[in-house]
Parts: sequence; C-alpha cells; structure tokens
Amino acid sequence: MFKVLVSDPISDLGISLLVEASDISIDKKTGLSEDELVAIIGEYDALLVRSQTRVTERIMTAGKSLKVIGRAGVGVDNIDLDAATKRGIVVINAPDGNTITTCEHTFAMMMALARHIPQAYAKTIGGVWDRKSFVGVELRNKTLGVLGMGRIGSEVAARAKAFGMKVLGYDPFLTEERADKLGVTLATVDDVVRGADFITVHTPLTPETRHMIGRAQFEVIKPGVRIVNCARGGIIDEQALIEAIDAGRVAGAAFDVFEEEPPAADHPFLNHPKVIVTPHLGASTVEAQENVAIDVSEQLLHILRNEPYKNAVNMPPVPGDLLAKLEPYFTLARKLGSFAAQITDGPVKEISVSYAGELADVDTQPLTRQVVQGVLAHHLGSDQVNAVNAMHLAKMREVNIVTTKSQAAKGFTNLVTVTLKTGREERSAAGALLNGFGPRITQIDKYPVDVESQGHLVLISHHDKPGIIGRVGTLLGTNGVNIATMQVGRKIVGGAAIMVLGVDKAVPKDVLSQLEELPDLNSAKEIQLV
Ligand SMILES: NC(=O)C1=CN([C@@H]2O[C@H](COP(=O)(O)OP(=O)(O)OC[C@H]3O[C@@H](n4cnc5c(N)ncnc54)[C@H](O)[C@@H]3O)[C@@H](O)[C@H]2O)C=CC1
Ligand SMILES: O=C(O)C(=O)COP(=O)(O)O
Repeated sequence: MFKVLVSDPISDLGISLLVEASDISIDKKTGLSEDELVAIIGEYDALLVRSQTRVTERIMTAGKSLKVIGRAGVGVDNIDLDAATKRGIVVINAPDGNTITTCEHTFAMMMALARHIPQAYAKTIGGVWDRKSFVGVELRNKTLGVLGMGRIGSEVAARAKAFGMKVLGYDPFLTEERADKLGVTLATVDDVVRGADFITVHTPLTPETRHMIGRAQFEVIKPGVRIVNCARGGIIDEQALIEAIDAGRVAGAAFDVFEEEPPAADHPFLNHPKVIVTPHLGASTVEAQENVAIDVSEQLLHILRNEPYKNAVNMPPVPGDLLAKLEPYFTLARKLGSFAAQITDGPVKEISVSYAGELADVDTQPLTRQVVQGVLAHHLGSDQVNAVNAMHLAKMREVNIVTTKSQAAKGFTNLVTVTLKTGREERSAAGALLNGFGPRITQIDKYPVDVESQGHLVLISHHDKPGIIGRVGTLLGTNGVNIATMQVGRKIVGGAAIMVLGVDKAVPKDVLSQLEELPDLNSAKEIQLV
C-alpha cells in the first residue's frame, strides 16, 4: 500500500483516480507548517501540492520513503528540485491543464483594468453613483505586448486578436515563421516597452526575466501603458512600477502574483487607486483544478507502480554501465549548452553537438540531452527543463538537434563541440575534461582558449589593438569588479579577437554597456555558469 499526502487544496474529483486505487491510501492535511510536515512526512511515499506548500530540503530529508512529489500546476519554484534530484525523488508537474484558465484570468484582469471594474464596484456598493471617475479605454485597435510566448502567452495572443488588438510577441524561442503562424509581430523587449498600450508577461521567473520590466524600461515606456502580471511576482519590478504609476507614465496595473506571497499589509499595490490585484487566482477554476489534478494523479500512480510516465521535471534516467562512462561528461555537456546559449542572440533553430575521441563509440544521447537542457534552461528556467523533458521541449519549439561523431579529438581524449544556429548567426563552444582540472572550455567560435567552466564570466569581442586590455581592466576595477582570470584569443595579429574574463561577481548591466562604448570593443556579454 502506498501512502499519499495531499498538503494543498486539490480537486476531489481530480484525485478520484487515487482515491479509488486499491493500492493507494490518501491523507488530506492542508495549511501545515514546515515543522508539522517534517513531523509526519516520514510515513508517506508521495506528496501532492500546489503552490502554497514550500517543499524544502528539510521536508525531503525527513521524507525517508518519499518517491515522488506531484505539483498540480505549472511552476515548481516552491519545490527544492536539487534536493529532490539528489535524493532520487521524482518531481512531476501538470503543465498543460491550467493554460486556458490562466489565459482567461489574464483577460479578466486586462478588461477590469481597462474599465476600472473593481474600483467602480467598490464605490457603487458603498452607495456612491459615480459615472465620471471611471471612464475606460477600449482594447480594439490597441497594441498588446506579450513577453513570453509559451503555452499561456500564445493563447493570450490568439484571444487578443479576436478583440481587434495588434499583438507584439517576444520570446527567445519565437521564430519569424512561428510568429507568422500565430499572427503576431515578432518583437524585442524594447519594441514592446516602447510600442505597446497593454503589456502582459507570461515567462517563468528566472535570473534573466527578474525585473525584465524595471526602472530603465519605465523611463522609455509608452506613456499611458497598462501592465498585467499573471505569471510570477518579480518579473516586473514592483517598486519601479509604483513609481512609474505615481509619476503618471503608467496608467494602471493588474497583478495576480507578487514578489512575496501573500504580500505584506503595507504593500504599495494594496489600496492603490490605479492597481488591481487578485490573490494568485490564475489557475483557480473548477476545470483547471480538475485537469491538473487528474494529470498529476495519473502520473503519480505510474511512478509509484514503476510504470513509464511523462512530464518529470527532474531525474535523468540513464542505464548503469553507460552512466559510468558518460557521467563525468554530464556537467561539461550542460555547461557548454548554457555557455553557447548565453553568447548567441536570437531564436535558436538548430543545436548541433559533435563528439570527437572515445565518446564517438558510445551512445551519446544522454549527453546530447544534457547539452539541450543547458541551452533551453537558460531561457525556460532551470526548474522547468531536465534531461527527461529537454528533447520534448526542443521539439515543441521546432528546434532541430543534430549529432555528429569523429575519432579526431585535437589531442584531447574527448572533445565536445556545441554549435547553435539562429537565422542570423552561428556560435560555438567546445570543451573537454582535463586531468585534474575538470570541465574546461577549450574553444569559443574559432578561438582556442582554456577557461574554467564555472562562475561569472565576461566574453568580450574586440580588435587586437594595444591598450585594450588595460582599458577593460581599469573600467571594471573602477566599478569594483575584480578580475580573477583572463584569457585572450586571436587568429591574426591586429585582427578580430576575444577576451574571456573570470570575475568574482555579476557585472552590472550598466558596466557592460560602458564596456561596449570603449574604443575597439565590439561587444561584452555576461555569462553565468552554475
Ligand atoms: N497565476 C497563476 O496562477 C499561474 C501562473 N503560471 C505561470 O505562468 C508562466 C507561464 O506559464 P506557461 O505559459 O505554461 O509556461 P511555458 O513554459 O509554456 O512558457 C514560458 C515561455 O517564456 C519564455 N521565456 C523565457 N525567458 C524569457 C524571456 N527572457 N523573455 C521572454 N520570454 C521568455 C519561454 O521561452 C517560454 O516559451 C509561468 O511562470 C507559470 O508558472 C502558470 C499557471 C497559473
Ligand atoms: O501552475 C502555476 O504555476 C500556478 O501558479 C498556479 O498555482 P496554484 O496551483 O493556483 O497554487
């Protein structure tokens, strides 16, 4: 008999599959503190949650029999995935079941914002018949900017067109062809910020999307814009938004999610006349809750019964003897993918992986999955992509995966080269395991280098001219950025060259911009490898 604990409010109908299974017993205990969960989790084989329960490492350590954690929804940012993977606990989610519901909530928020419905309602039931203060705007003929064109963003775009809106879409995986198919105009974040009358975000919260609309964007944003966030708190800088509203640049905002949930009683959004809020209700409909509960219950049963399953967010399954050969290269492969993704601009159309040396003789598919995971995780969020779902996610985004093999490894036992192709450019990074030094990046594009694949790096492309290294060092030093290591690569004297700096902390965006203004310097990119 397997014991399942349901620790958040989850649809009864949705989990009837579990209730009726003869080999399952279910306990429902919602609203427990971490201590209370730690005290009881030891007796359970599976834990079923939504977003309220924070599934911490402490809970997993106490969960000695825990085999699977099911998330009835999309975001797994409330689950410590590393801790689960370390313990071999499979984490599954139900990414498709609440797409439409969250899309519809986004529209409910956008319309309520355009027509001041919550404010007008409050006044009317307070006995005041005020028809002057709540003149709204139409959606028709307005431009909607959608940041994040995944499942929910694409559905929002489709409905916006039915309202007669023009849609600007931005997503690192959105190609011209797919944008055409969806009937949206392919845009940049800047196009959206400067051109949209309404902006809605539908990305995960990642280091890249955190504050993707912040102070700098509010300075150039289209005056009178209205902003909606039904994705994750933190994608839009809350403080900067309030300042922009109070300065009259932004007409209003509708938020379902907050940087901290629930928000503090003195949060500036609460009781602000131009901000409307809901308590993370995006996925809260009868239909969606049934969908996600059914989906996650089915998978949970498969995992407990040792049957094949889909949508695992963690746990790469590789057979024993192959794993022993490949495992040392897992980190290198993932980091090369991540590195290549971070140096490449534009939607990736093809990921090509070439294996040279002894690796040419074995099944390298698990390594390719690690590369693809590294590439996709940079944009989709490391909590959403793993070796199990990486290929599926790439296929969904019409990214072509190509593998080649050869015996010649340029003096290394094994050499892995990752090349990313977009419509405009082709960038590559090669790496090897060096005895005693671990995974190293040995070539970037055509330039041989020797770089530790760890921590904060800055990749600079420049002209090979005297004085450039000094200018870069002085600028970073003046801004308090310490250079730990430096590598310079060039093909010919006085020609195009690159510089890879290992730095002790993240380089602020404005310092990168200052670097790019230095004479003879073409571009400076920050890269983070974890
Ligand atoms: N308010 C609520 O109750 C709910 C919130 N959500 C949240 O909505 C968000 C979107 O969910 P889905 O559409 O199902 O996910 P998805 O994975 O299908 O789509 C996310 C998209 O964001 C894109 N993206 C990543 N980085 C980006 C960047 N820097 N700029 C622009 N786009 C970027 C990705 O390429 C991807 O296509 C998630 O954060 C999810 O947790 C989902 C369901 C309910
Ligand atoms: O699925 C998601 O990502 C959500 O944000 C929904 O969260 P919830 O299940 O309503 O707590």
